[in-house]
Amino acid sequence: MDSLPLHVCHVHKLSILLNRAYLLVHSAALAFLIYYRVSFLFQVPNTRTAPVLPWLLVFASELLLSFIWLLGQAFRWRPVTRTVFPERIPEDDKLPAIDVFICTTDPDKEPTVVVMNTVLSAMALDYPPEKLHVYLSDDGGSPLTFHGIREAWRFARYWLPFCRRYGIKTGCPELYFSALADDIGFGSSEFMIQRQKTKERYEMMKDSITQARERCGQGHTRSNTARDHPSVVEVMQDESNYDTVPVLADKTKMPLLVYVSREKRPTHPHHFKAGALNVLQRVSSIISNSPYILVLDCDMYCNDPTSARKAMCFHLDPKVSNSLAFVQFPQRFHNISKNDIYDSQLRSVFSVQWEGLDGLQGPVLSGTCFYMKRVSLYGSTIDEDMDLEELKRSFGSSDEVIKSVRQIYKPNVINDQLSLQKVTQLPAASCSYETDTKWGKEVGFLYDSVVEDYSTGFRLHCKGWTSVYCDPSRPQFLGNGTTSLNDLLIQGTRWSTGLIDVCFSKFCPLIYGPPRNISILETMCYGELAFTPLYCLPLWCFATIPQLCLLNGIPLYPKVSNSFFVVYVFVFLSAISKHLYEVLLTGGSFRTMQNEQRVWMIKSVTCHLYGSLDSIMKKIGMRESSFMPTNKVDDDERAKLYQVGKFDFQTSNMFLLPMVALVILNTAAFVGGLVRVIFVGDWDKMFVQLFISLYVVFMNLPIIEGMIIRKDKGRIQPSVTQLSVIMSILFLFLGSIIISIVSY
Ligand SMILES: O=c1ccn([C@@H]2O[C@H](COP(=O)(O)OP(=O)(O)O[C@H]3O[C@H](CO)[C@@H](O)[C@H](O)[C@H]3O)[C@@H](O)[C@H]2O)c(=O)[nH]1
Ligand SMILES: [Mn+2]
Repeated sequence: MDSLPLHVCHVHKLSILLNRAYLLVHSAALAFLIYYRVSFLFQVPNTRTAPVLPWLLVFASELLLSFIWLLGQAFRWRPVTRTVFPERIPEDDKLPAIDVFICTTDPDKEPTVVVMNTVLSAMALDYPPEKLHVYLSDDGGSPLTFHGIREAWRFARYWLPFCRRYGIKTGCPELYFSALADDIGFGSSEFMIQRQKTKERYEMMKDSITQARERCGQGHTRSNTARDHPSVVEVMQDESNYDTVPVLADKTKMPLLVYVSREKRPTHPHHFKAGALNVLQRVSSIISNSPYILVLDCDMYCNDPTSARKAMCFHLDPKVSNSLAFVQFPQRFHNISKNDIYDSQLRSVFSVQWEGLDGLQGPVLSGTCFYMKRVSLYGSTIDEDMDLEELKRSFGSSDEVIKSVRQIYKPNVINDQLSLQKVTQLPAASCSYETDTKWGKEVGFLYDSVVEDYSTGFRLHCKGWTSVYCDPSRPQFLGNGTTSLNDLLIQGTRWSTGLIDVCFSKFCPLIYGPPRNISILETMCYGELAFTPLYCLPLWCFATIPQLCLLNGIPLYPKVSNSFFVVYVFVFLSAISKHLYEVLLTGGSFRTMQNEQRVWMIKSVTCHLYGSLDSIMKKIGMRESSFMPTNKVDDDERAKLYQVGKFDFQTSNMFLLPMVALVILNTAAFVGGLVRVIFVGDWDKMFVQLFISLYVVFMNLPIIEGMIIRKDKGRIQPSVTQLSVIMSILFLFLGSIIISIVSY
C-alpha cells in the first residue's frame, strides 16, 4: 500500500503537439502581418494608400493583441491533469488538522441562509471532526450573521450525524433537500423518517433566520456598523440547557465553529477580503493553529466531503509537499444554464488555463476552493531561534501569534470557558494590530490589489513555491455564478482594476518575475492575465477606426487580390479554429464559442476600460480603492432571462452606452460602406473593413434584438438607444474631420 502513489499526473501529449504546431504556424503568419504593416511605413509618403495615423492605430492594436496572444501560449505549452487516490492517505489519527476560513461581508447581498449552508457543508467535510475547525469571518459585523451562525450550530447537531450515518455527499442542506441533489439516499423507512425530521429541523433554522431578518427590516441589516464596529470572536458551544436530545442521539464530536468579526473603524483601511483573511489567520493561529487552511467564499459550499482528503494526496506526498503552497480546486457554479450566455462558468480559466499552469509551476491562487499550507503565508522561513523583536516587526506584537508562528504553541484547541473568554478579547482582531508590521506586505494575503488572490499567488510562485490543480469530475465546490449582465460587469470591472493595479506596479509580472524563482512560462501566464484589461485598447480601436475609414473610403487592409490578404484570412481562421477546438475539447459547442467571443468584446469595451481607468485614478489619488461584493441573491425574473439565454440589459448606462453605441456605429458603417462600395466599385480594397463591421454586428445580434425587437423589462431602453445614436453620429462627424485633416 505504502508504495502506491497518492496521485498521478497525465501529460496531454496530443494537445501539446497540436498547441506547439499551432504556435509555430500562427506566429509565422503574424510575422508576415507585421512585415506588411511595417513596410507600409517605409513607402514614399505620396504613394501611400492611407494616412499614417489610423494605420498606426490599427498596427499598434494588432501588435498588442499579438503580444497578449503570445503570452497566452504559455498556458498551452504543457497541459496536464491529475488523478488522486484519497483512499491511500494515512489513517485518520495521522492526518494533519485543517482550519476552514469562510468570509462574508454583506447580509443584503449574501443571504444568511446561503452563508450558513456553506458553513454547514464545511463542517460536514469527511475529516476527523477534532481536526476540523471552521471560522466564519463577518466583515459586516451584522447581528443577523451572528444569529445565523448560532442557528447553524444548533442545526449542525442534527445535520452532521445524519450526513455521517447515511453517507450523504451533498453537505449543503439546501441543495440536499431540493430535488436537485443526486444522492437522495437509500429508501429504508428508518432513513426516510430521519430525513424528514432533519428536513423539518432545517426548515426551522431557515424560518428563524428569515424571521430575524424581518425583525431587522430589509435594507437596514448592513446599517452603519459595517464600517465601524468592535471585534467579536466567539467559539460556538452547546447551550447547557440543550433543549431536546438530538434526533440521532449521536455523541460524535463536532468540528469547532468560530465566529469572527474583526474590528473596523473608518480611520483604518480594512483591505477587504485580504484583511479579513489575515485576521482569521491570526485568530485561528491562537485557537487551533492547523497547518493547512481551506479558504471559501461565503457562497462556495463543499459539494463533495472528500475534497480535504484529495488535497492531502498532494500535501502529504513527500515528493511534492516540500515546495507545495496550495492545492487549487476549480470554482464551479450550480446555477449555470446550458447556453451560459455570459460565460459565467469561466470555461477557459478553469478548463484550459489552469490545466496549462498545472504543467508548469502550478495554477494561480483563485480566491476560494484551495487548501493552503499555513507556513507558506509567513513570507519567509521562520526558525525557532529567530530574534523575538524581528518576529514582532513582521507579525505584530501579540505573544500568542508569535508563539504560533514559532510553532511552539501546541495546536491544541482551547475549550475551557476561561480561555475562551480571553480569546474573545483578542488584540489580534483589532484594526490597528497590523500597523508597522509586514501583514499584507509580505506576510499573509497581500493588500496591493483587490485581486488579492492573484497577487498573493504570484508572490508565492516568485519565491519558488508551487501549486497543484485538482479537478475531479464531481465538482468539489459549487458557488453562485454571476448570471446577470450587471453583476458580470461589476465583477469584471473589479477584477480589471485589481489586475491593472498589479500590472502598473513594481510587481508587474513581466518585470518582477524573471529574476526570481519563477519560471519564464509561468511568468508569461501571469503576464497574460495581468494584461487582459488592456484588451480594451485594441478592441475599441477595431470597433471604430476601420469603420470610420470605411465610410471615408480609406483602405487599411490589403486588397483581396494582394497576397497579404491571405495572411489576414489565415490569421483570422486560425485563431477562430483554435478557439473552437479548445471549446469543443472542453465540452462546449459552437454556441459556447460565440458566447465567449461576445462576452470578450463586451467586457473589453466596458469593464476592462473602466477597470483600467479606475486603477489609474487610484494611482493619481483621485479615487479610493473599493470592493463591491458580487450579488448572491437570486432574482427570479433575472435568473429566468439567463436560463432562457436572453440578455438582461438592466444595468447602468455607463456599461450600456459603449456597447450599444459601438454596435450602432458598426451597423451604420456596414450599411454606409456597402452603399459606398457599390457606387465607387472599390470593394476589393474595402472588403476586410466591410467584413469587420459585419462581424461585430453579427456577433452582437442580441444587442440589436434588445434595442429593436424586445419589449420585456430586460430590453435596452429607447433612451439609451437614442443617446447611443447621438454618440455614434458625433464620433463619425468628428472622426471624419480629423481624418480629412491628417490625410492631406
Ligand atoms: O470587504 C470584503 C469584501 C468581500 N469579502 C468576501 O470576499 C468573498 C468574495 O467576494 P465576491 O463578492 O464573491 O467576489 P467575486 O468577484 O465573486 O470573487 C472572486 O474574486 C475575488 C477577488 O476580486 C476573490 O477574492 C474571490 O475569491 C473570487 O471568487 C465573499 O465571500 C465576500 O464576502 C469580505 O470578506 N470582505
Ligand atoms: Mn463570488
